[in-house]
Amino acid sequence: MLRDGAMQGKTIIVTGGGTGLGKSISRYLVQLGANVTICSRRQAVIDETAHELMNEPGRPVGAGQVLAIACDVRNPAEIEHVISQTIEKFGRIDGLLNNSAGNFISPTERLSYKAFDTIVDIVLRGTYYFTLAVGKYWIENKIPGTVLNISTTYATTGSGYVVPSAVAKGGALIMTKSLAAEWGKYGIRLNAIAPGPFPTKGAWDRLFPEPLASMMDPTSRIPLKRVGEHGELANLAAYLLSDYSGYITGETITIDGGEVLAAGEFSHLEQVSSEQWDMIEQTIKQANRASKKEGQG
Ligand SMILES: CCCCCCC/C=C/C(=O)SCCNC(=O)CCNC(=O)[C@H](O)C(C)(C)COP(=O)(O)OP(=O)(O)OC[C@H]1O[C@@H](n2cnc3c(N)ncnc32)[C@H](O)[C@@H]1OP(=O)(O)O
Ligand SMILES: NC(=O)C1=CN([C@@H]2O[C@H](COP(=O)(O)OP(=O)(O)OC[C@H]3O[C@@H](n4cnc5c(N)ncnc54)[C@H](OP(=O)(O)O)[C@@H]3O)[C@@H](O)[C@H]2O)C=CC1
Repeated sequence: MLRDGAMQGKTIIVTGGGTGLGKSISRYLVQLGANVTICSRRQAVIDETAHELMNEPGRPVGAGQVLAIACDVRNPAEIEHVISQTIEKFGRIDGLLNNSAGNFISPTERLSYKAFDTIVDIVLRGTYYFTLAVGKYWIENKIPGTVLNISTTYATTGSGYVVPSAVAKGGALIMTKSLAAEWGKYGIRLNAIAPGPFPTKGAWDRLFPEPLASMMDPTSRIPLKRVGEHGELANLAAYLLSDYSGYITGETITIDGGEVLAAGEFSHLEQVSSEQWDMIEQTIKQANRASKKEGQG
């Protein structure tokens, strides 16, 4: 979507950049010329991704560099290490993509206290820790940085069976708005993306294990009748991390093929045939006529 070189001179940190959506967004940012630090717990995974992104066939002239540094986002010391290594290698940091997450599907009453803590610590605490650390660096160095948080649509609607994730993503979303209000005076912007279903191994293994996968078709509730493509999300993420979105802050953009609209009470009537609609129309018109007559009488 953005022109070649649109992110040249920018350095972005992507948490969870070794797999799934974080990897796809990192690939696009690098193609657009950004230097990208990818981090997550498994060094071997991020090393492999960094190697792949640096050696892609058709890598554009002017594509950015990739640095891979292991980091558990629950650990402030490891976050500070990522920040100092990134500054040492690339000279500065312009953007932070909080994309790391943990999740699993389960009835809430089956969860232990630790299960809740595990998810909330990664998603909410990790997002806050990283944002705070990078934000302090930006304020101290007068850099107008940009944070983009990967949320979910159920962060605002709520959802059963993923309660720790919903609670944590909801908290991160309100942090996005709150800090956008507070840090706007430093030129720091914070936004979020709420994706619907985008196939990744990480999400599908934990949210659609068998027999759920055979029981559920994730596309059936989606007005556009398909799942998302990684390129569609990467386009939006790059835009929100770029200067082109310079007057947008505190905003959450939903990208879900219209899935959240399923809440509309009458949105699921595709199964009603044309003949049935004829019948329904006649019935309603008959009822209208009857009530008019009653009014006259
Ligand atoms: C319609 C389609 C919509 C699709 C999109 C919806 C939105 C998607 C949002 C996402 O976030 S997808 C991202 C998915 N990716 C990941 O989760 C990757 C990272 N995850 C992990 O590394 C692990 O899953 C984890 C979150 C760290 C948990 O791993 P693990 O089980 O190894 O951790 P432990 O420390 O051993 O366990 C902690 C605690 O949690 C309990 N637990 C784990 N799994 C379950 C489960 N399925 N059901 C109930 N409880 C579970 C586990 O028993 C531990 O508790 P204790 O037993 O020790 O008390
Ligand atoms: N796929 C989808 O349909 C949707 C995804 N999302 C969101 O998109 C984002 C990416 O998810 P997706 O690509 O699908 O799944 P992945 O499992 O591929 O991504 C999760 C990433 O988080 C990293 N991670 C987990 N725990 C930690 C930790 N403690 N510290 C640092 N990194 C950690 C993982 O790496 P490692 O294990 O090496 O630490 C992994 O790279 C998440 O925020 C998710 O909630 C939202 C809605 C829909």
